[in-house]
Amino acid sequence: MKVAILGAGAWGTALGVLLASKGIPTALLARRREHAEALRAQRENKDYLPGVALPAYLYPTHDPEEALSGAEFAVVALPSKALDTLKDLPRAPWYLSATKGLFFREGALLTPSQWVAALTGRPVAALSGPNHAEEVARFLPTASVVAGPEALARRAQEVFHSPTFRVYTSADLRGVELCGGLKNVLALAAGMVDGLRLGDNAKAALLTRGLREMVRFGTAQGGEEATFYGLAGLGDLLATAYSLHSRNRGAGERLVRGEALERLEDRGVVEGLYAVKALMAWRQRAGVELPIAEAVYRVAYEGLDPLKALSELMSREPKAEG
Ligand SMILES: NC(=O)c1ccc[n+]([C@@H]2O[C@H](COP(=O)([O-])OP(=O)(O)OC[C@H]3O[C@@H](n4cnc5c(N)ncnc54)[C@H](O)[C@@H]3O)[C@@H](O)[C@H]2O)c1
Ligand SMILES: O=P(O)(O)OC[C@H](O)CO
Repeated sequence: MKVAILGAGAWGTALGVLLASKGIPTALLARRREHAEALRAQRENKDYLPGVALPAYLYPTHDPEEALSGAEFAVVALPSKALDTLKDLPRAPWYLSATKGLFFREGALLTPSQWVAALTGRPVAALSGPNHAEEVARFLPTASVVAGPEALARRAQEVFHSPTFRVYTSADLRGVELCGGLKNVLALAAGMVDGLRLGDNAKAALLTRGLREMVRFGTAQGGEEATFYGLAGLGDLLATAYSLHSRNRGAGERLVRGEALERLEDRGVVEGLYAVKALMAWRQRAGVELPIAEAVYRVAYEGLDPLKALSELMSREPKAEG
């Protein structure tokens, strides 16, 4: 068997390292010819995942035909903003989305697997959890969830499960993917708390109320409550909001320290910046409350002073905790 990984950024490369180290022939599709050539020549992804050796079974290419030909399935490890490129690629029999994002399309809030299914017309499952590429690729232990149609989730579990990457299955595809989109917005907020040096109490309070926001919103959107307390939910929220690796947390910190919005992606994609836009567009239609996400949006896109955003959150009507 063979697997194709679409996207040679940090996450696509780490997943490729994981599979190839199990002896699974894995193609890694890079966007640019020069990048694929550099990966093959150097056996390292110096641009996106430096310091990790690429195993022999990992084959970087920029040729979509070559990557997808004979693949049992394709792993989508593209940033959400690049998913539309899938419609120009040859089709895989089915897809495993490793992208974490949210989309507002034609009046609906869509998850990456929904958008991949719309673009390709093929069945799609999703992989999500507390999984920083820098650690997964160095075989530090973690766990993850594959959600979706049972046969696909079981197969992905079998293919990815390893002594350092423990994979669970879930039938709650919507919930698992909402977790991945929402936690990035909260990680931006957590980074803002770090940047303002508001302290451990403030960060814990923010994340606890943020988790409540995820649960309330996510269950109203069709996710199951238990999913939000699982690996893709609380697990990934903690991993992202406390990590020095996280581009989302780091972007929040850099933003409140005065760095320009346009520069925040120079260390890799910051999905929360796109997810929060989709949430705000959707919220205007649905009329739901998302106070923390709204504060993140206003600080990032409307220049609201982050301390003013904080004081607005703190001065909301006092109420019971639930
Ligand atoms: N990095 C992680 O630890 C991690 C872990 C889990 C999930 N994810 C998710 O995986 C997805 C990819 O993240 P990443 O960390 O690999 O990103 P990255 O910033 O490291 O790399 C992005 C990759 O996408 C390519 N790309 C950018 N724009 C493109 C376009 N228009 N068309 C085609 N390719 C394009 C870049 O060339 C690069 O190879 C995101 O949704 C992210 O949330 C990342
Ligand atoms: O670097 P970030 O903020 O995109 O987070 C990466 C992963 O989603 C962590 O699980």
